[in-house]
Amino acid sequence: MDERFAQELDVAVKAVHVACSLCQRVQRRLLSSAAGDAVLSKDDDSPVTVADWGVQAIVSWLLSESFGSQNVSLVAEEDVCALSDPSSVKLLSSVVEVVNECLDGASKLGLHKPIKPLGTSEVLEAIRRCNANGGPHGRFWVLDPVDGTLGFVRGNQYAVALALIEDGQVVLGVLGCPNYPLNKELLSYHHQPHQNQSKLTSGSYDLWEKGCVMYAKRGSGKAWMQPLVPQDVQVEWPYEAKLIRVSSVDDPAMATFCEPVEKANSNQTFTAGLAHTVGLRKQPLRVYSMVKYAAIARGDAEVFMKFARCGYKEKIWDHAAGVVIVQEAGGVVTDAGGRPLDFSRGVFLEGLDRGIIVCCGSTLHEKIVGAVYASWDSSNL
Ligand SMILES: Nc1ncnc2c1ncn2[C@@H]1O[C@H](COP(=O)(O)OS(=O)(=O)O)[C@@H](OP(=O)(O)O)[C@H]1O
Ligand SMILES: [Mg+2]
Ligand SMILES: [Mg+2]
Ligand SMILES: [Mg+2]
Repeated sequence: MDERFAQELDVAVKAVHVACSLCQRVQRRLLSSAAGDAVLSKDDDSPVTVADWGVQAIVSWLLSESFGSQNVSLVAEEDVCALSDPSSVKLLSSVVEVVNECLDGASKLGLHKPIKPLGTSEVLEAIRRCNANGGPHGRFWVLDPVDGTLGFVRGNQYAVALALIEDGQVVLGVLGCPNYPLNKELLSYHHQPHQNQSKLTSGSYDLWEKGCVMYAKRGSGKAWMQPLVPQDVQVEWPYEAKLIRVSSVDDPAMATFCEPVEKANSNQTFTAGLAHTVGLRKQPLRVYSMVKYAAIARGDAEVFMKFARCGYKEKIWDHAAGVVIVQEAGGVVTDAGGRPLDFSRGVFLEGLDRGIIVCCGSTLHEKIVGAVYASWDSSNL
């Protein structure tokens, strides 16, 4: 058995479980009270929350504790600017509080926990440390603490995404999807998963009903899924996991394609044209976040397409974990020109040709790449 990255994968999976529990706590508070101050707008008008900073702090701290901070290089989405502003004292204390609450539970997974609660400066330092630039050489971690923050604040789908890159290749991917329903019919953004959350506290719910962590190691040919570790319950590790596999559907008429919910994030008119050209007949499944990659890896959908507006540069943390999980589950991920995504050129997916196409297999993939080729000139992207 290939033991490379075994320890890294073990720590990464556990850290994502802890991160998911943090998100669940924050999302519950956000949806149950008038915690309006818990959501801020960034310069590009996108939202950022206590959970985004909290997860970044927790994952950064856990990786540093496990491997030594001098050995951990991390590229992540959030910075501390807004958080260190004097006007953000309350926000910062909410982050520190939830980080400590959740780190307290880390020991039940066999992870280190702090001897005493982390102080404000330690939390800020953990967030600040995630400022590596990536690149073609050596190893670095990539973290999207909350992907689909918009879905998160709306009580819908979101993901925690952690990947390890070595010499430009994604070697590990871990995707925590706390609201992923077992029943795929509930995946669409029209459903409001939080409405069922009373079940989470009843103690008698089926662990597999909602929420999972998926993970894969490059070259293993396997991708795995496990239910979220329930809060306040001691679990045995290794924890139960199921193999997941992409769908075997290759007939476009039987296939479901997913895409971002927000029109601003992907050209839905163009994807509708592509769908029509290749014979994808079903309604698109619009889902927030990298849960779209999870849906392909798990066989709940066959195609994911994203065509961002011209000039937008995709970031590596929005894709790294999802790409390796889909590939190891048997799927294909390329840009719209059919080339692999390049994770070796810094924080952006430089050189990306137009858009991203993720498919359960090569038959559908070839049809879609062919359709992009045929219809690009007539589109107005
Ligand atoms: N203008 C524009 N175009 C394309 N993509 C953008 C754009 N702005 C942001 N982003 C990134 O999209 C991430 C969310 O993507 P989704 O696929 O979840 O989109 S959607 O929320 O379902 O519409 C989102 O990730 P998070 O910030 O982690 O939520 C962004 O990194
Ligand atoms: Mg993101
Ligand atoms: Mg994010
Ligand atoms: Mg964001």
